[in-house]
Amino acid sequence: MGTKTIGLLVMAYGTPYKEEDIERYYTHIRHGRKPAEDALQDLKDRYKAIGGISPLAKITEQQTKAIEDTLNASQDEYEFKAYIGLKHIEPFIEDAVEQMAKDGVEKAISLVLAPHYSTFSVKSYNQRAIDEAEKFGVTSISSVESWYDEPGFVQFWADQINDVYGQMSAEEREEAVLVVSAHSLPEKILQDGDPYPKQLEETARLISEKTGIENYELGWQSEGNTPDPWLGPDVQDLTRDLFEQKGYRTFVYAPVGFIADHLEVLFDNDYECKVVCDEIGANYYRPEMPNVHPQFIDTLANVVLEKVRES
Ligand SMILES: CC1=C(CCC(=O)O)c2cc3nc(cc4[nH]c(cc5[nH]c(cc1n2)c(C)c5CCC(=O)O)c(CCC(=O)O)c4C)C(CCC(=O)O)=C3C
Ligand SMILES: [Fe+2]
Repeated sequence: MGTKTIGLLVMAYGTPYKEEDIERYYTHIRHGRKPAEDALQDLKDRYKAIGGISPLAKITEQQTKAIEDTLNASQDEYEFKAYIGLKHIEPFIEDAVEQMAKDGVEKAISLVLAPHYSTFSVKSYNQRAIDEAEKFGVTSISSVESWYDEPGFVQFWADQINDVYGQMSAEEREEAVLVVSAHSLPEKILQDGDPYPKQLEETARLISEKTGIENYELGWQSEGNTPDPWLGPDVQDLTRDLFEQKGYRTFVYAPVGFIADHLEVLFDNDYECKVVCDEIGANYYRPEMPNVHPQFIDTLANVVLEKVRES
């Protein structure tokens, strides 16, 4: 029995590789409209504040390689060949799909490196992949839609959160709240019954169940700079409200909608939320992100393998 080659299309948001990429990257996010000078400068400043450029590009590459290696080491029915496809910078999703077709890959699984399904993110990534694949007529793609409730993913966060609570003094722990968050999206997604908020709620509930932490709250972060209303409460406002109204003095931020150290975590949590905590005199904690943690990588490899077997 020979091994069957399966394409593994790993999709992620993408990030500038160097400072000069920031403008075209931001323009792509804005559907081809150049950002205003002050908005561009603001984004450049945020990247500068986290060390010049985001570590995300390297982490996405490491995660992809780790998932591919784990899959190939764990079974010998299939040989997985990984391709990275990004939403807002090269290699774009379309570049990856074209390469798969050129390589003669007939069957592929697509996986978005974001746990919660939304029409804005996961649906649009997968749609771009499938539309492009249809142009070549070589590769059939089955898409993983979400993995926010995978036991290994929940366990990963429970372990990191338990580590953090373990470092606290008894007094800190007594006045602590866990803020479970994801990237905000425009409120209009709710009109079509988008499951995104419910899925975040479920991730939080599962983490609470596994850690036994009952004091937790849902929050949204990193909302975009547009006139639409965005899902709230924003984590910064939430921090102030919880401090004032519920008396919490220790804040533990778990941005479970993200899976790597990048701008939204290193700046929006580690800088912006920390500023609020410092201002009100509260303690700030943020558990480690999944990155290439083996428990996390094994979970994603398993999700892919299950998808291959059912499709
Ligand atoms: C749902 C979601 C995720 C999570 C799911 C997923 O990963 O897909 C995510 C992740 C990320 N978002 C990122 C960066 C940015 N997102 C922006 C703007 C926007 N994000 C949106 C949504 C999301 N974004 C939306 C609706 C906008 C408004 C414009 C639009 O309608 O599309 C802007 C513009 C400036 C600003 O608003 O800050 C930037 C720079 C980075 C890279 C960080 C790095 O480089 O380290 C990552 C991982
Ligand atoms: Fe974003």
